[in-house]
Amino acid sequence: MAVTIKKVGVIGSGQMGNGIAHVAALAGLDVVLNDVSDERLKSAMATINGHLSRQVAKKAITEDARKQALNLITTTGTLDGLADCDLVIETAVEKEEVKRKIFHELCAVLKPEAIVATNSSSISITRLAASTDRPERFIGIHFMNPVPAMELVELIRGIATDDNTFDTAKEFVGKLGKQVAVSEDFPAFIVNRILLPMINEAIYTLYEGVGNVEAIDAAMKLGAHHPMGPLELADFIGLDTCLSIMQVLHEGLADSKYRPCPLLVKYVEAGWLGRKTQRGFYDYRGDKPVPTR
Ligand SMILES: CC(=O)CC(=O)SCCNC(=O)CCNC(=O)[C@H](O)C(C)(C)COP(=O)(O)OP(=O)(O)OC[C@H]1O[C@@H](n2cnc3c(N)ncnc32)[C@H](O)[C@@H]1OP(=O)(O)O
Ligand SMILES: NC(=O)C1=CN([C@@H]2O[C@H](COP(=O)(O)OP(=O)(O)OC[C@H]3O[C@@H](n4cnc5c(N)ncnc54)[C@H](OP(=O)(O)O)[C@@H]3O)[C@@H](O)[C@H]2O)C=CC1
Repeated sequence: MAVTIKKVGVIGSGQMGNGIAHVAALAGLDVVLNDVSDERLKSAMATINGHLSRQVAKKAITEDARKQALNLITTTGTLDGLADCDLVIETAVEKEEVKRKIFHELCAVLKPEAIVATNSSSISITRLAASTDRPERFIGIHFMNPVPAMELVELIRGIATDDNTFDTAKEFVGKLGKQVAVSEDFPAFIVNRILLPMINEAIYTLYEGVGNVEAIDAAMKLGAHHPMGPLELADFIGLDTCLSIMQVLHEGLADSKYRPCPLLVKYVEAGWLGRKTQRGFYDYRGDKPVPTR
């Protein structure tokens, strides 16, 4: 039987954490947003307010709804601040060791009946669940970016996830106005199993000189009606996240067709992670994005 979620914790206030806090608060839930630095949390609240204000300007929500949503979000620099949440969704970086450490520390303070979820893009839910004290109350709730605009959320059960946890997560996603797609616990689940090899192939297309950044993105936008070109989308997702997902696919499925493109590795090594660092396949430091190749 599903349990009604009233208070949600969100760990990590990057683009996904902000988006999840935004939609959960708009749905009337209490939200506690956690990150490692106060600076991060301040800038997250400003970003969420900016996105809510944009929705007001577009008449998608009312000014009252914006204010109410902001009032429902509090921030905390420590995991203790999440102790009484009914559901905690982890949205820190796509690094297994970081996530495992967070779960270990979180479970020590979190009430025993609470559900723990990860927004991981690719990592085994069963393996992450095994690093908690509650594998039966652990689940993958995978939102898409940008969260306020995308309709889909993937739900992924680990081997031990119980029906109660699954039903509660499903009801929670429904309350946010999103649709569920259920995926088995395979590397990168459904969306990224299909999307990321396409992005990786676009980077190989650039690496091999088949086309430049502009040509590749224009080709897929105008020739296949994708809303963003694959390189623009890679910058939007974050090149570190794209590389981590390709590494999980490559290692998890042991097939050379998932080999991350060396050019993707090089961009990440340079710290050119896309929009979040102002540089990736495009340079975002000027008035409009300029291709870097
Ligand atoms: C990596 C993973 O693990 C999984 C993933 O998420 S893969 C990535 C999946 N996402 C995609 O493929 C996104 C592809 N791009 C798109 O669909 C579109 O370009 C887009 C929705 C991002 C923007 O569309 P658009 O028509 O150019 O923009 P616009 O009309 O301004 O915005 C549409 C809505 O998106 C919202 N939006 C746009 N960018 C946003 C952002 N960065 N953050 C929050 N909301 C945003 C707008 O507020 C608007 O919301 P309302 O409908 O409530 O008004
Ligand atoms: N980007 C995307 O399109 C999507 C990403 N995801 C997944 O969501 C997760 C987050 O991605 P995204 O939001 O893009 O990443 P970002 O890099 O934008 O944000 C990650 C945030 O987590 C913070 N963080 C790092 N370590 C900790 C910690 N120990 N405790 C609390 N916060 C921490 C980071 O702080 P700092 O920067 O200071 O280290 C940063 O603010 C990843 O697992 C990713 O795979 C899922 C769907 C789509």
